[in-house]
Amino acid sequence: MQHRKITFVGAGNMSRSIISGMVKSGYPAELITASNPSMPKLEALQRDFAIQITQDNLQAVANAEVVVLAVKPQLMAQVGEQLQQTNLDGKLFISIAAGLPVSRLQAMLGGQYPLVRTMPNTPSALGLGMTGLYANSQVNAPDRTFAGDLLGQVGKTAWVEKESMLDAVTAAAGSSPAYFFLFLEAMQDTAMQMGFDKDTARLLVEQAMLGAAHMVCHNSDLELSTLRAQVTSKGGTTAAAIEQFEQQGLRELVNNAMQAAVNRAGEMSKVF
Ligand SMILES: NC(=O)C1=CN([C@@H]2O[C@H](COP(=O)(O)OP(=O)(O)OC[C@H]3O[C@@H](n4cnc5c(N)ncnc54)[C@H](OP(=O)(O)O)[C@@H]3O)[C@@H](O)[C@H]2O)C=CC1
Ligand SMILES: O=C(O)[C@@H]1CCC=N1
Repeated sequence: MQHRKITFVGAGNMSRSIISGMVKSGYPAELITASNPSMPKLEALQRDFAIQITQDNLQAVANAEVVVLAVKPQLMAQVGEQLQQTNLDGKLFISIAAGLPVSRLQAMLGGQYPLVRTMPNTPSALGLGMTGLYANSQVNAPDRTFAGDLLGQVGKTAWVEKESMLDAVTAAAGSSPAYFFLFLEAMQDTAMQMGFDKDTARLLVEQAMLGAAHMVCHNSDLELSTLRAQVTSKGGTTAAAIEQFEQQGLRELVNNAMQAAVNRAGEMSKVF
C-alpha cells in the first residue's frame, strides 16, 4: 500500500490493533505516530513497534497527512475542538468511532474535510478483523484506496454506499465478537456445571468454536444451514439442543440484540 505520514489520536485497544497490523505488513514505523494523554500505552507501542509517540495531539496532527480519530465517541467533540487550533486543510481523516456520523465529525472538526468513517472490530489485533467503511464526497480515489488498504492490513473490508449501513456493520461485525464471547461464556459455565474444571470447559468450547469457524470459512459454497444440518443427526443430540434454541426464540433474540446495537448507534449520534 501507499505510505503516508499517519497519526492515531488515541492509543487504545483499536489503535494498537491497527498499528500492529500495519507494522507487521511492512508499513514504515517512522511514518506512524500515536498521541495519547497518558504514557503507558504509548510507551508500550513504542517498545513493541518502534513508532513515534507523543502526548501532544496538536503537534502529532499538524505533522500528519492522515489522521485516525480513535478516541471514545464521548471524547470526540473535545478532541475536535482542540484540533481546530491547527490547520487541518489537505489532511485525510479516518474515524473508527461508533455511532458518530460524518456530519457530526465534520462539525466537531470545524470543516468539510475528506473523511472516511469506519467500523472495525477487536479481532483486527490478530489480523482477522472485519471493517466496514464509508467515504464522504470529499474523499478522492487515492484517499479511498489508502483507507481501504489501511484497514485491509488487519483483516477484511467492506465499503458501504449508504452511511446508515455502518450502524448495521456495527451490529453484525463491530459488536458481534462480544456476542460470541457471551455464548461461549454460557457454554463454559454449563460444561462446568456438568463436571468439567474451568480450563477443560474452556478448551472444549474454544476448540469447538475454532473448528466451526474454520468450517464456515472453508466452505463458503455451503449455506450455514447446510453446515448445521451436517451436525444434526435425525433424532439425535444436536436436534434436541437445536429444538430448544428454536422453540425459545433464539432467532428473535438475535434480531432484537442486533437491532438494539443499531438503535444505540443512532442514540450515540445525537448525544455525543
Ligand atoms: N473496542 C471495540 O471493539 C471497538 C471500538 N471502536 C471504536 O474505537 C474507538 C476507540 O475504542 P477503544 O480503542 O476500544 O478505546 P480505548 O479506551 O482502548 O482507547 C481510547 C484511547 O483514547 C485515549 N484518549 C482519551 N482522551 C484523549 C484525548 N483527549 N486525546 C487523545 N487520546 C485520548 C485514551 O487514553 P487514556 O486511557 O490515557 O485516557 C485511550 O488510550 C471508540 O470510538 C470506539 O467506538 C470501534 C470498533 C470496535
Ligand atoms: O461497544 C461499542 O460501542 C464499540 C463499537 C463496536 C464495538 N465496540
